[in-house]
Amino acid sequence: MPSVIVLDTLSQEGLDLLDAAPGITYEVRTGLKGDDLRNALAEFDGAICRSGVKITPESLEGNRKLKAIVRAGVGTDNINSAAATRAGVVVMNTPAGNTLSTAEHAVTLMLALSRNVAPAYQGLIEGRWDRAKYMGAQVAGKTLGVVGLGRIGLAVVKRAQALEMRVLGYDPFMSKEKAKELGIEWYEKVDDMLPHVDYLSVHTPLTEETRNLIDIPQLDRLKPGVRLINAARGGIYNEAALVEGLKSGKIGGVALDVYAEEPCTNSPLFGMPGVLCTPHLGASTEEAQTQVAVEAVQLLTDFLSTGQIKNAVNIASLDAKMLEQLRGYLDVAFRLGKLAAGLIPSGLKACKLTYRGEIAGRDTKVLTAAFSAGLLQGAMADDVNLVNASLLLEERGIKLSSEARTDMGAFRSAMSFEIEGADGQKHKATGTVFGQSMPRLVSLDGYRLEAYLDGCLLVFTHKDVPGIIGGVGMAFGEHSVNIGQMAVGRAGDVPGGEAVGILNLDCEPPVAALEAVRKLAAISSAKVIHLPSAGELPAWLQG
Ligand SMILES: NC(=O)C1=CN([C@@H]2O[C@H](COP(=O)(O)OP(=O)(O)OC[C@H]3O[C@@H](n4cnc5c(N)ncnc54)[C@H](O)[C@@H]3O)[C@@H](O)[C@H]2O)C=CC1
Ligand SMILES: O=C(O)C(=O)COP(=O)(O)O
Repeated sequence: MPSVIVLDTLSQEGLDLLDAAPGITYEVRTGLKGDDLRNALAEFDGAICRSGVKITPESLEGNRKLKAIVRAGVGTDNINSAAATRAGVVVMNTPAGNTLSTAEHAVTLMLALSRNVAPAYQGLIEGRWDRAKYMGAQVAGKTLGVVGLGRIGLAVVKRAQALEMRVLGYDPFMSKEKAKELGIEWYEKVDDMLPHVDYLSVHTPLTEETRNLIDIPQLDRLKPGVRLINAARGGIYNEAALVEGLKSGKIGGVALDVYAEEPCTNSPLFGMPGVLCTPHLGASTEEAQTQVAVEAVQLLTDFLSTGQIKNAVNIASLDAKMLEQLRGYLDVAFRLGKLAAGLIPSGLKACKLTYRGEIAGRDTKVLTAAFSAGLLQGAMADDVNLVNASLLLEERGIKLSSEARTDMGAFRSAMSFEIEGADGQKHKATGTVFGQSMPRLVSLDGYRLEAYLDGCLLVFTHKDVPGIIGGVGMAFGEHSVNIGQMAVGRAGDVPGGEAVGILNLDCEPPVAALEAVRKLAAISSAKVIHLPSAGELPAWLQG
């Protein structure tokens, strides 16, 4: 029965949904870190968190059980995504649930900062009636610069326009035309926008490009008295530069909801005149929390029960419909990967995949990941799945390329591999699905055949002369190895040439039986390759 750990405070509606999820158990354990966190994560199949817990590479060390982490919110920067990918753990988020609440918080900070709401109330608490001291600024008619025109940025733009502000914007992924359509004056460079704004609000993730977006050098470019707001991520404004700018009078006000280090209870900014701070409250409304919690639980329970992947940040999405459509081919891709690994068990150098026909028009990336998982599974101590297969392959220096051709070959859909070993050995094979879920090998090393892609295979090359099948059958019969299925393929229609044969054996053949087969005069090679049995799906494809 899949189990879930809830690592940060989650709204009751989310917990109720977990309670009601059939076949899923859960525990709430908040405030975990270090060894406690690592040990806890190793006990569960799925985890849900907010921004509180920090999931580091150490938190995932040795974890063989966890399959997914869902962030009930937007930013996944508290989860080490590279480590999660390495461990084969899907990381998903709920991108839209807290958009409006966070935008409202940014606007709240802008207005409250402009009208000195916090210090004026503090004055009242302390018995002062400071009307003259707290002269404010009206926002109508002022210019707001927005950096990051995504979900929250655009919601802020809309609200600022309703407040009759002029809005300038910068986002490398927003076109000038689209910005114009939205009533935003578009800037190609953020630095060019800075001298024109009375207010600046940032709504980007923290990246190498956005870190220290406002630092000491930028202070000179800012309009004197500018008010800066950050309800996105700490570090976008350099906190020391903010202190500097406030002290010099260059900056008129700073409102922060987020900090370079969180939790942050001690900052030189706290208590400075013109500063308004909240403890990461952007998404803290009943509405936002209900929505992100419900969405997070749905994402995780769908994933754990059907394999559906949505809003993942470290793997392509795989929705229920696509999963259903691709399940047969994901299975073939995985089996072909295992076949390839059996044909060249060590020293694989390069691999080329070709998708042909209808399947070429679908998400072939996920099929490539399934093939890679098959290729590596068994060779690796780590569990290999769709999330980490491509990375593990790359780490091993195996070159993988793929091509998709929508023109149909002999089959409506087919997938082929060509592999090359370090010793120059080459193999190629094509697989397809008969019906909905019958994986078949339809060519091997240029020989056409029709073989079952399951169970224990004996792959042998031989001269296409009479008596081969009888000889192999005798050798196995003497060792009580039953042959379940058999397929032979030859290059052309003329007998006497080279041919390939595939037997599906009902059990592992003893060494002596294999030796007997290899001794047959017309047989040039014979090897055993293990594939999953008929109908057996890898864990990540079950549902
Ligand atoms: N304070 C809080 O409680 C909350 C904070 N956030 C934070 O707000 C931020 C924005 O969230 P969303 O709008 O939902 O994300 P989003 O992905 O919809 O938008 C981000 C935008 O930033 C843009 N961008 C990326 N790099 C940029 C750069 N170098 N310069 C300018 N723009 C750049 C992207 O093109 C995108 O349009 C995230 O960092 C998120 O973690 C989100 C929710 C709550
Ligand atoms: O969604 C985000 O990115 C947030 O920053 C909200 O964080 P929280 O869920 O309130 O810890």
